[in-house]
Amino acid sequence: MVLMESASFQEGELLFSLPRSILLSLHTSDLAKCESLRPELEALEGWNPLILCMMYESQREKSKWKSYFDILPKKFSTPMFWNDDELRHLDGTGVIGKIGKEEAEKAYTDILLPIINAHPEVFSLTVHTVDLFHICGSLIMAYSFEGEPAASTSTSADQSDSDSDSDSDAAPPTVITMVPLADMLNHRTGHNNARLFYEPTQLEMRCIKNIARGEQVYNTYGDRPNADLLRMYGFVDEMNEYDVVEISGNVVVEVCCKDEEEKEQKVSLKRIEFLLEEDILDDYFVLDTAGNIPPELIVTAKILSMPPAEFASMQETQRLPKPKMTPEICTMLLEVLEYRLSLYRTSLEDDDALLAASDFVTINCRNAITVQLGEKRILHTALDRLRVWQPEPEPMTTKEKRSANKGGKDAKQGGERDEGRKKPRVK
Ligand SMILES: C[S@@+](CC[C@H](N)C(=O)[O-])C[C@H]1O[C@@H](n2cnc3c(N)ncnc32)[C@H](O)[C@@H]1O
Repeated sequence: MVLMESASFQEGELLFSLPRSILLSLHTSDLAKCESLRPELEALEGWNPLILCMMYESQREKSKWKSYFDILPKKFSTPMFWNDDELRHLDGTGVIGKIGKEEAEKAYTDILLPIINAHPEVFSLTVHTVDLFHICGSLIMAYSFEGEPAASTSTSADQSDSDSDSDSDAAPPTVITMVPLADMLNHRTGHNNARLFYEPTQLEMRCIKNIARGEQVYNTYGDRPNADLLRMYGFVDEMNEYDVVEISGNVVVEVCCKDEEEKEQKVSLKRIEFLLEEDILDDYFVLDTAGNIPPELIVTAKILSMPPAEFASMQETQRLPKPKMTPEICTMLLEVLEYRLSLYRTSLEDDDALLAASDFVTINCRNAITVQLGEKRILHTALDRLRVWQPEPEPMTTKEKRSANKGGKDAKQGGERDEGRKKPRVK
């Protein structure tokens, strides 16, 4: 939505309001009025009740939301719908392994299909199919809002948003709802300027920043990396300051324990168990765009590589090593990051070249390459930082300080303070 005719909008100004009667949720769908089905519908959890209501309403000629469903998309660009060729472009990224198509289909088969089967008065196996289930699930993912029905403020579903000063932390249980019209606003990372407010009789889309004439109105999904934007909503931001790269715990263990003999592998298993118990080793370690190494990753590398006696004493004292970089850990982490980089099929240069040849690349592949580029840039930043990393100089001893105060000759002779200290004192 772009403001064209109107003058600019001021922060707090109303863009549009919507009567509550147009909201589509478990509470408003006609499916909930079907007495025979109510107990099963009420027993469903998560998104399942709304998915079932949408599967029902979207296929009814008489549905109050027919014209709404007519204009909602039926095709999506999320990886859930990609072919194998397109999916290959996601190898190595944080998207692979989280698409969740099989899990979703299992929920359809195990939970919804028995209800669909049992109620031919409202459902048909040929209409309310797994494909329709995927369409409705995707619509909820990208178009729904999550709001507390009678509260004065709300945050949108996955559109709950740290761009706006969301107070969702303290919010009571929320209801997932389809909100026609409010869902036409697009996302742009870091540019949220509108938000949906729940009032007793209507919902109001208001500016949360001044918006100039010609500017786009955004209601965003929050500060998410491109891997999440692509996986959940099917698009990416060109440059995304919230990009991350995930390094799986398995990769770290694999690299740090690679030289171990079979006998020693039992030792590293003990350490892995310890790290998991202490909540240090996670499924993933996450690096941000600055390429900062998470302290937990340093501690993990230290524990995996420490001599057995040191490990035993650490377990006894329950004192974990400090997350302070050392030359040995720096070398190990360089190896971890280089190995992580090798998990992609292409290099950063290959990706740049592929994007430049844009005529040969589909939009899905472009999006996958953009995700890869964001992650690889972080890995290269972190690698560059590790390559130039130097241990901080040790603080001067009292003797050295005294000597430095006398004229600093001794300290200067050594060049680096560290070296100077090791040299015999010149008399
Ligand atoms: C809530 S809808 C926004 C309305 C959408 N423009 C429409 O007319 O249907 C969210 C969907 O819009 C698209 N979208 C939103 N922001 C986008 C962006 N910055 N770039 C590309 N597509 C975007 C994506 O397909 C996303 O799943």
